[in-house]
Amino acid sequence: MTIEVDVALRRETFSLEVAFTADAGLTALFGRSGSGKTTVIDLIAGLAQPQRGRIVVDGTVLLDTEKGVRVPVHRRRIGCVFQEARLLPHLSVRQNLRFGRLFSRGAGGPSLDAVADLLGIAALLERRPAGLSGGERQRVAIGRALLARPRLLLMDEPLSALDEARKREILPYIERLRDEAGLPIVYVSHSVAEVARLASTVVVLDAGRVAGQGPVDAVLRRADLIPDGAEAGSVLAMTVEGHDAASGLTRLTGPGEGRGLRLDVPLLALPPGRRLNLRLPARDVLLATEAPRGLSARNVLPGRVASLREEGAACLVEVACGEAILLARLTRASALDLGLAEGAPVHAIVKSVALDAGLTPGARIEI
Ligand SMILES: Nc1ncnc2c1ncn2[C@@H]1O[C@H](COP(=O)(O)OP(=O)(O)OP(=O)(O)O)[C@@H](O)[C@H]1O
Repeated sequence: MTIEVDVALRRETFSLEVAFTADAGLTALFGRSGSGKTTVIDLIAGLAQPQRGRIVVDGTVLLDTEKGVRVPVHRRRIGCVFQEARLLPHLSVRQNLRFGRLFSRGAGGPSLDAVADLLGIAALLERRPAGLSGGERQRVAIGRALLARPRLLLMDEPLSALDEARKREILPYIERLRDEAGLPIVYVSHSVAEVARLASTVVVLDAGRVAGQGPVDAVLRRADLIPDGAEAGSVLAMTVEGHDAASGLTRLTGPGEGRGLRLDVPLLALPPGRRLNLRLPARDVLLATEAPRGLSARNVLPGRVASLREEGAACLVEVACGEAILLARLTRASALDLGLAEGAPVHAIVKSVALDAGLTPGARIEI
């Protein structure tokens, strides 16, 4: 299940030239306002036409300007979810969902009940949109898109109109969709927190061009790719191993088998086995050349310096801890004092992590 996009479009004041490929999972189109994210979504959906382009989804060519192929919007079988749910107000939730079904051709695809279960809206089926919360409405909109049996789901800032509580409520459903629905998702966002939590692959857009692309952990470690104001850090795919209620800690493991990374964090209300992306902001990782003693931080991870990069007065150090790579931001003076060099053994001390559970910028848990 792959997506190939290679499009060029010129408008009077804006030109866009974007090429990327994405596998199954969630691909985030990330970038500051005006970088061209929505334009790319419109081009994939067929709502805008490029001067040149080729778009292939799961082996089906939707656009190939050289060969004169332009599959019209209604034939592309692409589901769209926007900032606003855009439900039909006079219909019940069930009727709104059935409305999605009208656009699916042929049999097959998930049943209405299966989709309602996946999105936690089974209890809402007889209600009208006006009586639902913003998060509930958005889940119905996702369900309606899924019932049209799309080969690809496009989501354009689906959380940006929701308050923090509603975002928290809907995120686990988007994660389930990513992990269980088996269809690729292209997701527009300008929030690092959202991208860190949800994306498998990230395509960073800047002024209509691809500034960088790759797996979420590799992209979010690059300070040069992150829009102003946000900070670089590592993203670790962790799994809840278990809880120790007595000491008030949850043990997380991964990535990598056996001798992989282990982190203790304050108790999380998540079941063992649950996967989550943990973001470690670079400035909350300290480095020591010897194993520190008498320290309050619980998480001291042995590793090796994988790379060093100077950035103004700061030095960004990548540390390989097993299969994971942590990013630490030090002053250049500290990096010199420690005599850091590629390959040197170090201990990474993790002071806090951003769980991005509620996506509140800067929300951290001290560990
Ligand atoms: N229909 C249009 N006609 C002319 N210019 C447009 C049109 N739609 C968008 N633009 C311009 O194209 C550029 C990219 O816009 P686009 O909406 O794709 O950016 P974006 O990254 O999605 O921004 P945001 O995060 O603010 O939604 C902007 O400069 C915008 O003003």
